[in-house]
Amino acid sequence: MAEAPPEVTCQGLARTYGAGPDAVEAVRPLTLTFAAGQTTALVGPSGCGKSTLLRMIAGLEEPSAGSVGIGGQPPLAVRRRGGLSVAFQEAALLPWRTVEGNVALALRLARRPADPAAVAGLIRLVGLEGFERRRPAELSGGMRQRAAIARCLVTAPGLLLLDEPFGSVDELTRLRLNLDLPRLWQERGTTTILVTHSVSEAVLLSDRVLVLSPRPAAVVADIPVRLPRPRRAAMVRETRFLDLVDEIAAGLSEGGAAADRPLAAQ
Ligand SMILES: Nc1ncnc2c1ncn2[C@@H]1O[C@H](COP(=O)(O)OP(=O)(O)OP(=O)(O)O)[C@@H](O)[C@H]1O
Repeated sequence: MAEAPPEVTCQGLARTYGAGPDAVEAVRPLTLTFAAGQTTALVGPSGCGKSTLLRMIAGLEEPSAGSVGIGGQPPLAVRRRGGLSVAFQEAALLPWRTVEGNVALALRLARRPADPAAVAGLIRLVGLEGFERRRPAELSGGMRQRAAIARCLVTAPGLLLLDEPFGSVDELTRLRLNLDLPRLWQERGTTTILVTHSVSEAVLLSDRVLVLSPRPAAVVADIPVRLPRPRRAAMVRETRFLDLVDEIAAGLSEGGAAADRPLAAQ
């Protein structure tokens, strides 16, 4: 059964790696709310702290300060009951399990009943029909990423966290996933937070785009995307789409100078 989408709150959330003169401030205290059922894209320069922020929301990284609330609950508790799913750049599939086995395992780990129809449906949706019984080593990087996305979605989590999930997927498949997957989130009303380096992908997928500054991550622009859904491939050529892309790109370039240095050097 699908979980109700939660509101996600970050209260004074910060993360510094290391200590003393070599300390690296990845995220400076951030207070943010992600509305229930909305898709928010995080864009920002490489190394600015996007993954760190996402990992703290997922409960995979301890904040140095502040807290995360997912429907008012701590991330770890939500993750343990399968209420949130995470897909990262490197698709961490179990190498000894088939595609089908990897997707089905997510249900077992969340203590949900087996659901072969849901597993088969998601494998079809991500375009891996015919590869159900293949193991990860027999798949391309992009296929592994798609299998990981199917695994994420099978528990119908209330919160979906995606870190460059389409990084190794070819352009055509990426566009198809960009159009098809949001329909699924939309039907279920999933709260989704995703990190992407592609500004047009951010616009195509999201209801809101947060532009982050160079490290330490701070929000420099908060841009609502009021394009109708479902989004269509032809939209990427429309003026209103291109205007949003320009606005985000301007936010990125106005974000300030790169700061990939230890704290002591700033
Ligand atoms: N485990 C760690 N130990 C020390 N420093 C870290 C660690 N993880 C990340 N950092 C540093 O924190 C900063 C932010 O990293 P993060 O991976 O969050 O950036 P990002 O915006 O996701 O980057 P990219 O877009 O390149 O994936 C970087 O300077 C990185 O070197």
